[in-house]
Amino acid sequence: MKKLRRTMLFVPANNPNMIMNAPVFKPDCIIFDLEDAISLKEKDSARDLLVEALKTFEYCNCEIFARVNPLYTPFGKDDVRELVKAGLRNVRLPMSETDEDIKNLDVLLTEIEKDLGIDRGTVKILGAIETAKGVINAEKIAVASSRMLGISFGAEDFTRTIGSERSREGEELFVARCKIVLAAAAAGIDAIDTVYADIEDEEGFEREAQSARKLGFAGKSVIHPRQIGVVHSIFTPSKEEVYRALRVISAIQEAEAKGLGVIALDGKMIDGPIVDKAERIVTLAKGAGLL
Ligand SMILES: CC(C)(COP(=O)(O)OP(=O)(O)OC[C@H]1O[C@@H](n2cnc3c(N)ncnc32)[C@H](O)[C@@H]1OP(=O)(O)O)[C@@H](O)C(=O)NCCC(=O)NCCSC(=O)C[C@@](O)(CC(=O)O)C(=O)O
Ligand SMILES: [Mg+2]
Repeated sequence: MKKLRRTMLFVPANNPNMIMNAPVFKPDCIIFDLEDAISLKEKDSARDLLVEALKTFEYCNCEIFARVNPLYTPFGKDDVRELVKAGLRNVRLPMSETDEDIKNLDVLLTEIEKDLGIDRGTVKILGAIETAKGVINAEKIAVASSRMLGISFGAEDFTRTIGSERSREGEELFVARCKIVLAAAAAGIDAIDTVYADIEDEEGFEREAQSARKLGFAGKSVIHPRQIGVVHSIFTPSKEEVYRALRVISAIQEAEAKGLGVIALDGKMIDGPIVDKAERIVTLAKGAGLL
């Protein structure tokens, strides 16, 4: 069954309380962060804490990621090595700017998998695109390795690299968002939208999440438990959508039995792409436990 990645909750890896409590809030995914949420002084101790947490806790219903430091920093390679040894199976690579960045991680993972005696390709990659160069190269990044399960957008760093400020309306992000969604869709992987830093601005957050779903993102990175419910309700098909999708599928099955490929349902045309979209709604509904 398709894994739902509606929410990816960032959890600073130096915070034992948050590390322990994160699954209680039921995000689809948790990203333990060793990059920007961790100061230089704490990079090693946060990694040690996360290694212990991965060995100790069962995060049964959440997909676990770690955002490691970029491989060109003094911490990145050790982050990957130690965490994979401790059981990590999904690496979020920040500052993915070129296909080379992904390929370098792929090579390192292959080495580690060999050392650990686990199958090549076990560890997956989510490439975080958060610079102008990364956005330009999104298509190549998305297909740089068979390990790719998705690409994500990081708007705070992105606006820094284009010399802009992040606005509430987000016009400055529109082109990058579209490019990331297209690159992911063409590669057959998930696109994950960026975080919204103002945890008090519920209205702005909801509007941004709505817009991300419309653009084609599979989900959104979040920084606070309060943001999870909002994203889940937006990225989970409504009862009406599911009901309509089931009717579309049933109507086309009846039509096909009569040798028809296109029909009308409630005055609207139903053909191949519309059926595919209905099937996607049903898949999402099943993933969310609605069916
Ligand atoms: C913002 C704040 C400090 C507020 O904390 P506060 O404690 O004031 O919040 P409160 O409301 O008091 O919390 C109530 C209760 O919830 C618990 N609780 C809160 N947050 C929780 C959580 N995340 N996980 C589990 N538990 C949590 C808390 O422990 C408390 O539990 P308890 O004490 O038991 O009652 C906190 O949320 C937080 O640290 N967030 C994550 C920040 C982070 O990781 N940033 C880096 C990633 S973005 C980035 O880097 C940009 C990017 O790279 C993005 C890209 O690439 O995508 C780009 O470029 O755009
Ligand atoms: Mg960033």
